[in-house]
Amino acid sequence: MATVLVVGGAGYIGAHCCLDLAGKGHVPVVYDNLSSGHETFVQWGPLEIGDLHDRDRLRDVIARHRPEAIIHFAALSEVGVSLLDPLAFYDNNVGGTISLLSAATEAGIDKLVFSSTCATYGVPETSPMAEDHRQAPINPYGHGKLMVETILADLDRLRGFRSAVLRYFNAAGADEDGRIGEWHEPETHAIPIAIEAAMGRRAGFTVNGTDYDTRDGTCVRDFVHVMDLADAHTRALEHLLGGGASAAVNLGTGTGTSLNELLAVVRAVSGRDFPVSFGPRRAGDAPSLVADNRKARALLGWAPGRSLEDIVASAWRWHSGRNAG
Ligand SMILES: NC(=O)c1ccc[n+]([C@@H]2O[C@H](COP(=O)([O-])OP(=O)(O)OC[C@H]3O[C@@H](n4cnc5c(N)ncnc54)[C@H](O)[C@@H]3O)[C@@H](O)[C@H]2O)c1
Ligand SMILES: O=c1ccn([C@@H]2O[C@H](COP(=O)(O)OP(=O)(O)O[C@H]3O[C@H](CO)[C@H](O)[C@H](O)[C@H]3O)[C@@H](O)[C@H]2O)c(=O)[nH]1
Repeated sequence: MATVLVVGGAGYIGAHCCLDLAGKGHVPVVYDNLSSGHETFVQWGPLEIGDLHDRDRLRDVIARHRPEAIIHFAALSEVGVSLLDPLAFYDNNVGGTISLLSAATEAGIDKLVFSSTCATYGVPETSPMAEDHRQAPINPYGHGKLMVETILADLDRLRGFRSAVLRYFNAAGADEDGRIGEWHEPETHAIPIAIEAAMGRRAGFTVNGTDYDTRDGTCVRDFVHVMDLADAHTRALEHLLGGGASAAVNLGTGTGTSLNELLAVVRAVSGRDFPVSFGPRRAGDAPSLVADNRKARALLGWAPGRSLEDIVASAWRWHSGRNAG
């Protein structure tokens, strides 16, 4: 049982991870500036409000809670925005992470689980992609995440600082009990937008691009349930706590879903139809991102247990609850 500093733990994936950690006996201490996170999502341990760049505040929080390890989710995460304001992304995601790593190493913490992304691969040369796929990001968001991966590799080599780099594919879905879910403002992600369209809260869904070299011309993504992702984080933490070596692993299901296929599942699960229009490509989008997840299965004993239908059903439940509230 460990006390863990969960940086960015008031956000979507971080909060689901706290739920999983607490269920397995760990104590998640959330550190978050609430820039995109929600105070109401912090339900499984204390909340310390603070920014990645505030090294004094980080030192103080670490000294008081004495975490054994850190799980680091805090970042700006919209690919499209990273093309409009790259400096803000590098400042928060790279500069902020350097600040966090400095405070951690000063305090003697030498274990970290990091939220990386399939966006570090860029356009796939093979599909599915394994961890040794060439990393050539096509947007500043992916470049910044790869820079942090490089820093972590150097820290391992030069300082014995161990890390688990988790390259998520598309996180989706929600806590099955409906307590927390995907809540970004503004929302840009495909599944919550499709659900809001099915609920009649949006005029409809616009598919970004129909001329990709994929089976139906729309982008293909590997949607992985956020509670399966959360389980993988706890496993990665326990791997490091148990003396395991640094590793980078993909977290995805291994199954690609095109946007047209996704919309069909949303219609089937919700029992509702909604208007769909077809627009131009969104800048920075890779055509197809599908994980080869064999390494996560072998190293962490992880297996994503939930289907796309489970993802959509849990997301539907969360969005219905928000409506009721
Ligand atoms: N959502 C996905 O599909 C996906 C895919 C791949 C990788 N990721 C990565 O996973 C992580 C979590 O993503 P999410 O969807 O939960 O995003 P989110 O925006 O919901 O959560 C990010 C959290 O970090 C906090 N934060 C941001 N900057 C901070 C700072 N400077 N100081 C303190 N706190 C700060 C925010 O307030 C928020 O609570 C991110 O690093 C993201 O890049 C997400
Ligand atoms: O209204 C919409 C919303 C999205 N899409 C499309 O749906 C696909 C998935 O888009 P999301 O925004 O849901 O997810 P991304 O694949 O862009 O982003 C996810 O994967 C990225 C890596 O590429 C980052 O890691 C990011 O943090 C994470 O949310 C993309 O082709 C996007 O253009 C639409 O067609 N219409």
